[in-house]
Amino acid sequence: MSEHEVRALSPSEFRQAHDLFLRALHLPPSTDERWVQTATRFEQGRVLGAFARGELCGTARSTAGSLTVPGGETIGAAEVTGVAVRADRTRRGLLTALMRRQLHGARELGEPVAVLRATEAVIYERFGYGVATRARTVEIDRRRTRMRDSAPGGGEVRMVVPQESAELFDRIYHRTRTDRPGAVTRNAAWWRGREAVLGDRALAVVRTAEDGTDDGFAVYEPGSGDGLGWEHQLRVHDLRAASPAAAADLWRFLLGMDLTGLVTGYGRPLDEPLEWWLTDRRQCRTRQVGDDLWLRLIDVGAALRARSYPAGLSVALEVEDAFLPDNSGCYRIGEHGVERWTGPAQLSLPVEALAALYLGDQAMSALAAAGRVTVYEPAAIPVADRLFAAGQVPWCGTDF
Ligand SMILES: CC(=O)SCCNC(=O)CCNC(=O)[C@H](O)C(C)(C)COP(=O)(O)OP(=O)(O)OC[C@H]1O[C@@H](n2cnc3c(N)ncnc32)[C@H](O)[C@@H]1OP(=O)(O)O
Repeated sequence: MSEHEVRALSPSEFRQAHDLFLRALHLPPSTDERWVQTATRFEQGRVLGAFARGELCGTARSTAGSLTVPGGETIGAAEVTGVAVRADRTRRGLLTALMRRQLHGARELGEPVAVLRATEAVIYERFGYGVATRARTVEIDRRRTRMRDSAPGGGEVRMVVPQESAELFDRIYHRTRTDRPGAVTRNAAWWRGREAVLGDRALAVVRTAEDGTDDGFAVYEPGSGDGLGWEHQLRVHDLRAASPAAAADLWRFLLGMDLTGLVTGYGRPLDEPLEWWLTDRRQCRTRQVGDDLWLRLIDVGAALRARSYPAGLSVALEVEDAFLPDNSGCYRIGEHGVERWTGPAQLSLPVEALAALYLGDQAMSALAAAGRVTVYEPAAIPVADRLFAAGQVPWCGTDF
């Protein structure tokens, strides 16, 4: 370990770090044109490099973001991305050194949490991250079903040019992001980056409510069909709506598209009522339910204080945090606040399991059944179930 040095990179080193990341994902280095777009997402002081014998061998970066928590508040979040170690230098502790430096840096900046999207599920738990939201991939055979007449709707859907609509999408996104826990920041650099990834293959629509407010959008891409005719598949990359009626109108548009067979929606919220909207619910197939957002509580006390809790309940919870040991200890959590607690703990769990509870994705009883909780007082489990319940299914649905 002593031969590793981790430091913040200077802007002249950002492209090398990005190419190292692309290489680790088995992708070619960025072109000059692509780099111009990508560079805007590199924030000075937040791009780290790990050096071995003076050579850049690993990198991790973050952007100053935010996370919507139960109760609708948004809190500061380090949005972590670009994590990679050169293939000839893996399993020597470089990532561990980068993660340590990154989490301490975020704590110094007063960010109570860090979030990321993981390439592999085996990497981040050891650093205290847990799966805080999940999402599903759905596939609908539109030739065999349609939206029921009883599904909500009533708005207008119009096509827009995606490359010219980032500001409009952004306004709509901000209107929707406090509706449920788990949403993160999409800043101007994020929207530009998304345009760059999709290029001119992307198409988009905006939905306007009866009162004239734009309250939903979808970005989609026609893919190739089976090669035998004109029929194509439709990939829905992003669909955000401020109400069920807005979401239903957007899906009605997508499922009504001529010359289309399968319509696939990626990273959709688990409670989106597609099956209820369709005349044949079996034509909506869940292809995958997977982890969506990984969350790390960096300052456990501050993070717990930031979300809301239902009235009349409290639990004494012991948290174990081997990577950031200051967090370890007992917390009494209830509607009146969160305090360090010197009395006995009722339940004990590792910080990565607390991340799964924090936005309401998992219940304490489920984690206890999974063996992730030490139970000193069984009666505290149903209380904790109600205390952490968020009222809505959390969802992120944003790649960063
Ligand atoms: C948010 C994002 O950017 S997600 C992108 C993540 N990056 C990638 O997937 C790119 C390809 N992979 C890589 O670049 C590297 O393998 C990394 C960054 C995932 C890991 O870097 P390393 O320097 O090898 O990690 P490090 O040596 O610190 O490993 C720490 C521990 O995690 C384990 N570990 C790390 N990565 C993996 C993995 N992919 N699979 C299994 N175990 C792993 C190590 O075995 C080690 O375990 P130990 O402490 O019991 O010995």
